[in-house]
Amino acid sequence: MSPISTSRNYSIATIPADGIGPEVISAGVCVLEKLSSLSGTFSLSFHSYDWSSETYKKTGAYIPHDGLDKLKQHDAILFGAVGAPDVPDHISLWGLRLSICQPLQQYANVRPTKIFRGTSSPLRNVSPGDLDWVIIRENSEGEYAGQGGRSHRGQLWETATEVAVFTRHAIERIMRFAFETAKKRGRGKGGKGKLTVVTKSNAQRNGMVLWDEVAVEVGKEFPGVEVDKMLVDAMTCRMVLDPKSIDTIVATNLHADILSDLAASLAGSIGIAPTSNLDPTRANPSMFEPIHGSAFDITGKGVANPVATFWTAAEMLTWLGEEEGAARLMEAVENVTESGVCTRDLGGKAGTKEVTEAVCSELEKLFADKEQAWLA
Ligand SMILES: NC(=O)C1=CN([C@@H]2O[C@H](COP(=O)(O)OP(=O)(O)OC[C@H]3O[C@@H](n4cnc5c(N)ncnc54)[C@H](O)[C@@H]3O)[C@@H](O)[C@H]2O)C=CC1
Ligand SMILES: CC(=O)C(=O)O
Ligand SMILES: [K+]
Ligand SMILES: [Mn+2]
Repeated sequence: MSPISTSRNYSIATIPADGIGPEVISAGVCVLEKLSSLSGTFSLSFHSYDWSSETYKKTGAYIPHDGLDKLKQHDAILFGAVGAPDVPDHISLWGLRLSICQPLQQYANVRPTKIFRGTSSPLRNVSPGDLDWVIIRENSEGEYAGQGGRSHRGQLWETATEVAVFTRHAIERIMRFAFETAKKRGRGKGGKGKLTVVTKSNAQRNGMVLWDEVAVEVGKEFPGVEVDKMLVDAMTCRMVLDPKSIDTIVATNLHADILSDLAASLAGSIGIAPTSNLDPTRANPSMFEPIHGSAFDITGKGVANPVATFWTAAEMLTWLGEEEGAARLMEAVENVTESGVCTRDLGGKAGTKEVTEAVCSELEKLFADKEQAWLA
């Protein structure tokens, strides 16, 4: 059966940026193009923006003055990673990633993790299915609010502050999003969802106490969702020692940034986990990126794991309403990991290119099987 006419087209901005970003984004675009052409039910137009640390070094800016307006014209943004050895990390991160997330109010950062078929967790006696979490990271304030300063430079009394900002408005909206996510996943007692609220409300006695209070208030709108509360230090122990007891987690910008890298590694590698930076109001396009950074140590070697970007691409499709395509892509990726074609971070020998080609052939197989089923 040849593909029928395409009815849905999505405009995707790609920002590969730095380090392994361009390698994994080109792999991601490759599988997305394969998937859309095989499906024949939707299509994607990609527009690439060359905003990177190289651009910054040449022009003094990561994003041109009209850059955000351009981004707003797309349905979604696919982002690689930003950070270069010769630019301070705080300049690059604030110059590009945070300069998009903050003004576009992508306040919900969603980070699922699971163990793929054919791969293993570094934890003892933990198999696929035993670790299947989603971390909801507050993505607009907390320790990344941009408040603080530095004075008396070079003096013995030099002082610097990084002020963690927590507002009722932002806590409420992320809590509501987290409860909704937990409810939709439907784990926990009676299939009504399970949410762990993570804070540090013993030492951090203002903002984190407000979090706990707002969690209780918002929780009343979600009767039946099982809620528990953990301090972030103890949460790291639970993630390692009792992964089965966890489903959805909500935490601050900083805490969830750290917990989610740990989560990815407990599932096998930082090279597999995705991130969605969502504006749940859909007033602005959302941005999708692998969880990892620009990985200077492996840049240009052809060994970067593209799986995090493939899962990211699937999350983007789901957000756009293409759930079926997203499910196909994930099935193809897992069939490939199961067949043992993996990059070295997962214990395999394949390069970025081989994994990408394997996923493309697997997609072809899946669609051919579907056609057979239709004809039968
Ligand atoms: N959202 C973003 O754009 C992010 C940017 N960064 C930036 O990236 C730069 C490097 O940061 P790091 O702390 O080293 O974190 P990183 O995530 O870039 O690398 C940590 C380790 O994981 C490995 N790794 C990462 N992705 C991999 C993949 N796909 N396949 C195989 N191995 C992979 C790296 O080789 C490295 O050993 C810094 O400039 C940092 O600010 C870091 C995290 C997120
Ligand atoms: C910057 C960073 O580490 C993150 O967004 O995950
Ligand atoms: K990234
Ligand atoms: Mn991070």
